[in-house]
Amino acid sequence: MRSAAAVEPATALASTRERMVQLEEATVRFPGRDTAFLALDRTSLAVDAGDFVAMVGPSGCGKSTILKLVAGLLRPTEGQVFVAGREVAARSVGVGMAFQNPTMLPWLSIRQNVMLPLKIVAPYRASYRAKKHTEYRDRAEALLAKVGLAGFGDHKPWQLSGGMLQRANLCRALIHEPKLLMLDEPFGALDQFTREELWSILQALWMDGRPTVFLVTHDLREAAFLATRILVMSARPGRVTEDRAVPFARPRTLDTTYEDRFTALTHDLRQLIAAARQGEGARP
Ligand SMILES: Nc1ncnc2c1ncn2[C@@H]1O[C@H](COP(=O)(O)OP(=O)(O)OP(=O)(O)O)[C@@H](O)[C@H]1O
Repeated sequence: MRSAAAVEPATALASTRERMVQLEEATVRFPGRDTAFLALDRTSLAVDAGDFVAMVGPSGCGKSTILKLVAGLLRPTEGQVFVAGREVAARSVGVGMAFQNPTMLPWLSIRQNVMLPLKIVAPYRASYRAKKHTEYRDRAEALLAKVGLAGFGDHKPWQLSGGMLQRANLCRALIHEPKLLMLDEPFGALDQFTREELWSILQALWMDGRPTVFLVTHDLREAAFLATRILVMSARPGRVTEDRAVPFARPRTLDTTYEDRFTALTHDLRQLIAAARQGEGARP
């Protein structure tokens, strides 16, 4: 794991790191009954490898739509989306995903659920049969131990609490060491204490492997705790109206969240989103 001092703020590294994600004037229209529904309007953004980006904004502004564009689940109606320098449809970068509801397969053990991406994703799937009882099992156990689930690998999903399931969900999203991790309100259904525990766990996992992370959240403290950059979006049709670097040293702790500069940041974000909800956002 990197030491706190080794993790520089996003701005200091920006010039030396590979560009991982780029949206160029990406527009998304969904077919409507009479006219097309404009969900995302000419959105451009660039994210460097290893950034932890949080996206915040009013409900329905297009945050999940951006996630789906980057993950290749959706194509832009206009504009382009690049991942690791290639247009998304042609990309070969591994993507990990976690959503609000950890959809574990109930008939499989937690370990088998965590190992699923290894069974499905190239290049692991070619060697899955040979390694599932040795190397891959060890890898799953090591990850489960990191998130505090040592000894729970043989349990079935229904035997775990919501917070434990979300820990296992993070393991499953990371088991194949993806370069990109897409998180759509992963802790939204959890109580505040469990959520805060998971912030620290996710921070440690990110500092370990340093994937590029996109996190969609409505929790501004969560965004400020975890992210290196926070993108604020306008009300629908969404555009990025604010791009804030978050320079707090790592590892951040709950004490960080009581510092003046932390509360000042979350207060600023709240005001920006309130203005966007009233249609008074800082749109260019
Ligand atoms: N497949 C679809 N067909 C039609 N409209 C859609 C589709 N997917 C999303 N939308 C609409 O596009 C807009 C943006 O949706 P998106 O899910 O990206 O918003 P969001 O910012 O993530 O919202 P929330 O914060 O409430 O989760 C919304 O108005 C949504 O209803």
